[in-house]
Parts: sequence; structure tokens; C-alpha cells
Amino acid sequence: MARGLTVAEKIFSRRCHREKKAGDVVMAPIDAAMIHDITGPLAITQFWEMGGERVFDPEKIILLFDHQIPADSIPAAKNHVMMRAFAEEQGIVNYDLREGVCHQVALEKGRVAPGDIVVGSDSHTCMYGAVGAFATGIGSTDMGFALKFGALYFRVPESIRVGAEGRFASRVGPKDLILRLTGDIGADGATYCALEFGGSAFEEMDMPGRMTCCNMAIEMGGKAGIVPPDEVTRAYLKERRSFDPVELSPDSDAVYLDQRSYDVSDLSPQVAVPHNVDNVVSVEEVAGRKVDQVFIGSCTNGRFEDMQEAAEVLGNETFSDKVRVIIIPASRDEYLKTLRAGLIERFVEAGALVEAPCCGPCMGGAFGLLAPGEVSLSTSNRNFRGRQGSTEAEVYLSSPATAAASALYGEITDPRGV
Ligand SMILES: CC(C)[C@H](C(=O)O)[C@@H](O)C(=O)O
Ligand code: SF4
Repeated sequence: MARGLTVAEKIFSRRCHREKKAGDVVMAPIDAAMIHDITGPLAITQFWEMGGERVFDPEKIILLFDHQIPADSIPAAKNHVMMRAFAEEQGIVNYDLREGVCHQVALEKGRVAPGDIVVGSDSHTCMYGAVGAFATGIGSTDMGFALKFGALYFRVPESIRVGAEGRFASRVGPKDLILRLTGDIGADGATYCALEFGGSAFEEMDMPGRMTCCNMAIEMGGKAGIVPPDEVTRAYLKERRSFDPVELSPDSDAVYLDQRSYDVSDLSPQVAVPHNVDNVVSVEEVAGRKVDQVFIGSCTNGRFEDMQEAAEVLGNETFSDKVRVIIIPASRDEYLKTLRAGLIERFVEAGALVEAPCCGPCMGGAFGLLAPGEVSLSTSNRNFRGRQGSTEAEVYLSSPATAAASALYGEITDPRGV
């Protein structure tokens, strides 16, 4: 029986030149493939093992350094050397050593357009759904194949529609919504589904907020998170690249696996408590918990708008001297905006360690590790045991507003009262 299409189905139908529906297995062309300093070397090795030689299109490959930059070990430094040699030999132009967290850089440099199919050897590649692309993380073997052939097998996913209406209260925002959704759907509740976001709260949401929401689709097992492109998308991309004005709104008779709706006006600040990202409570339930470290940054919440939100909560105060406050704008552009707005000076004056763009303590891969028994509050996206250092440490996740308020008092704090 004929029925309408979801956004994900529309993207696959468009790129495969015939109608595709959930469950269809397709060999789809890849519009961009992103690799970084941790998984890139594995993907490149796979590429060589498959007979390698030339990548399918050097302009469609994005190669970035973020997890361990500057190198924090000799193996990391060797990975960088290998990646640089590969970029030079293959003529990869979208390659930069200094720009920052891969997902932020891929979007701000205009590497992704609405309706694209994009893969990355990193699970948070789903963030590019913020510009209306179907973007997903893949393993290094698949990436080796994608680098060589510029195409990959996909099973077109079922979609879950997430509608949000209303206006966020002051100091509540997209991170609180996506944490709430993760708590409700569960860490595996959207496995292999596309999370399709819509409704007036998403229409009014700025691009940074859409990025935060799409970024966390994988935390529910999602294959992708997508906001259909609209005026906000076009305004964001206008200064970055040319693109087709594709119409990707879902059909009114599209079929979904599940539909959920939220009124964000009643939403309170949300916190994911150790050790699972779907262990989400309203901030009042954990207020007062002492924290040793606060991290404001990452691909989830390291943009200028996040820095502004943190600075607003900070005002002219000083961070608690009981807390290591680490602030890392996600990219060089975001750093410069933060710098020019005078916020870096304010953060440093208030006692924060402000670092150059990179993943930082998010994954516990470089610096900012926690000792056994320490507690961290982080604006990133994962709080699994051992994520930021010791397996006996605890990681809580929140918005930048909650993180800044907590850094002020040295304990988890409701930002609405600050
Ligand atoms: C290192 C990389 C494979 C990993 C990911 O895929 O997400 C990392 O970025 C993370 O956030 O855990
Ligand atoms: S900032 Fe964190 S979540 Fe994002 S890519 Fe880096 S390690 Fe992964």
C-alpha cells in the first residue's frame, strides 16, 4: 500500500534515485566521509588491506585531529604522522591539524549539506543531522571500504518521530530536552532508528541547539538524528557553502515506529547520573552533590552559545576554589568568537583552565582525568564507568548552565536560582 515517507526515507530515495523505505537494503553513495586521529589510522589500514591505492574522491574526505591533539603519547604522535602522510599522498584538502573537534569543524566548514549521506568513523557523526543530512558513525572496516569505493550498504532505518512544542524556560534548553528524551527512550530504545525531530520547539531552535540534540541520537542507539532543513539551516549554510534547496519535510502519512511529544515549557534542567546516560533526573534530585571537576566543552556543548550561557550564569562571580573548571571551545572558530566576546578573559579570571580546541576530558583519552572517588559534571554526552578516568570516579552530565552554576558552588546546582 502506498504511504508517505519519513525524512530518512526521503534522503535515501533521493540519493538512490528511486523510492526507498524502511527495511530496504541499499548500496548508497557517500557524500562525505570523516576520519579522525583515533579511528583514522585503523580505517586507513583497512583501506590499504582492501587494495587501497586512491580514495574515491579526495574532496569528499574530511580528516581531522581532535581526540589526542597535541599528541599526549608517542603512539598518538605516530598516528598523526600516518594521517598527515595519507592526506598528502591522497590529495585530501579538507584536512587540518588545528581546527578542533571533528563534528563541529565538519559542520562549520560547510562540509555537509541537507539531503547528504555522510559517514564518519566516530559514533557522534549523527550530529550532522542538524543540517538535514543522514549522517552516521561506522566502524573502521566499513570506513576502509567507503574511502575506496565512495559507497556503502545501508538498511534504510525505521524512524521515531520526536515532536517538541512550547518555549524553554530561562536556563533550560536543548541539552535538557535531549537528556530527558534519552531518559525516556533508554540507551537502546532507538537502536538502528532515525530520530526525526520536529515541532515548533525545533523550528525555533538555533543551529547549536539542533547540533546538541542530533549529537545525542546515538546515546539512544539511534542510527541518525535529523532535523528537516528549513530557514534556520539555510541561514547557517549560506555563508559556508552552496547547496540544493532540497525539500525533505516528512509526508503527513509517513509511518513511524514510535511517536513522542514534549512540551518544553514545563521542562526543568536535567542531569544524567552515573553510570548511564539514560539515568536522567531533574536537577533538584541531585542538587547538593559535591563535584571535583566541571567540564564545559565537547562536540555536544562546546559552541560559543554554550560559552555565553555559562558566562551568563557566572556573571561577575568566581568559580568555587574546590573545583577544577575546564572550559574548551569545540573549534578554533568557536574559540575566537568566545575570545572576542571577552568570555575567555572572564573564565580565566574566575578560575577556569581554558584549553585549546580538542575533545579534552570528554573521553578521558588525553588530559583532565579523574582519580578514584572523584566526581565530575560534564556538558558532554557519555558518563559510562571509566569514561573520564578512573572506573571508580563518577560522571554526571548536564547543560552548560547547570555546569556553570555547579562550578560556582562546588556542588550540583539548579541554574534557575542563580
Ligand atoms: C574515539 C571514538 C571512536 C569515540 C566515538 O566513536 O564516539 C569517541 O569520539 C567517543 O565519544 O566515545
Ligand atoms: S568531544 Fe567527546 S563525544 Fe565528541 S568526538 Fe570528542 S570524544 Fe567523542
